[in-house]
Amino acid sequence: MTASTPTSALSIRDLTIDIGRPLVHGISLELEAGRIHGLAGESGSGKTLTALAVLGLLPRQARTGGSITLAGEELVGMRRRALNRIRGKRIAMIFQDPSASLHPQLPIGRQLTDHMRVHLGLRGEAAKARAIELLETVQVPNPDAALKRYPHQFSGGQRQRIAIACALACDPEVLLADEPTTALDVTVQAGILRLLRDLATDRNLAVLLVTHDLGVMSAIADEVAVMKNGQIVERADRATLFHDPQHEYTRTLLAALPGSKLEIASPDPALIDPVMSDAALSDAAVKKAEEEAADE
Ligand SMILES: Nc1ncnc2c1ncn2[C@@H]1O[C@H](COP(=O)(O)OP(=O)(O)OP(=O)(O)O)[C@@H](O)[C@H]1O
Repeated sequence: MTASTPTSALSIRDLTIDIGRPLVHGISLELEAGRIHGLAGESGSGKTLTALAVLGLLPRQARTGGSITLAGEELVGMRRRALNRIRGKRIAMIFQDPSASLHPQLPIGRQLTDHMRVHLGLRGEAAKARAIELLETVQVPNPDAALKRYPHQFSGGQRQRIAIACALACDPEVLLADEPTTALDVTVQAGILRLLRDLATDRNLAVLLVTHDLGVMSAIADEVAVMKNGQIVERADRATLFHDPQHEYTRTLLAALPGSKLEIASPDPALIDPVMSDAALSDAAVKKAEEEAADE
């Protein structure tokens, strides 16, 4: 067994998951602070199960083997109460559908401050000030007013930004992002990817980005592991994986992408046009786009 790298925030070693049958077969990943680690592979390859295992959120009948350590502390087999103190505080997760992390009937402000009260003991004006600061960080316009609004009053891209704000509420070391842009249209995707990139760098956050979309990986992942049938078949830094894939399965995934491999492999996130990000869209523009979409 190899020793963890000195900067390793989260270390997954020989992880196995069995839910009635073996589904993940001994995978290992090292997540480092400030870096985005992509976990790619087609549907059913075991990406989501891996992320859920980190949070101890697998179904009750699941059997998990191997080791997952957070700054050296073992999470596999940890008691539920101890895990609850880590979940949402030191390790947070966002999902494809931001509604999965947002309560539809509670204003945004309440959802943000609830996290802080439970995990940080922060209340009142201090919690509100931090909630506003978080909404500013994720670039939700008019944060003060946004605190009083409900999830359905925001566009899909803004809802995902709010879900990210909730995830950041307790300043986690690790962020698990499971298909965070899959449900969003391309221009909105770009803004969310840029935000994740900035958060990883600015907050020294270790990000596990789970997606089947290698186009998304090529925009922001520092390194990529490719999963197939519960195993990692290839891992490499972004440029190497996209320019010189070694495994046949990776080549097949790349060949399935629209456009040429080299175009997609551009390593410069600045190529994402900031003007097209959802943060740059005014409230009115978002509303108009939503009305048009509703009319379709
Ligand atoms: N609760 C469960 N019980 C039994 N099998 C499950 C359960 N959850 C997932 N699986 C199976 O585990 C395998 C891996 O699922 P997983 O959700 O991790 O795939 P994935 O790579 O994330 O794909 P997707 O993007 O479609 O979610 C699949 O074959 C799936 O059917």
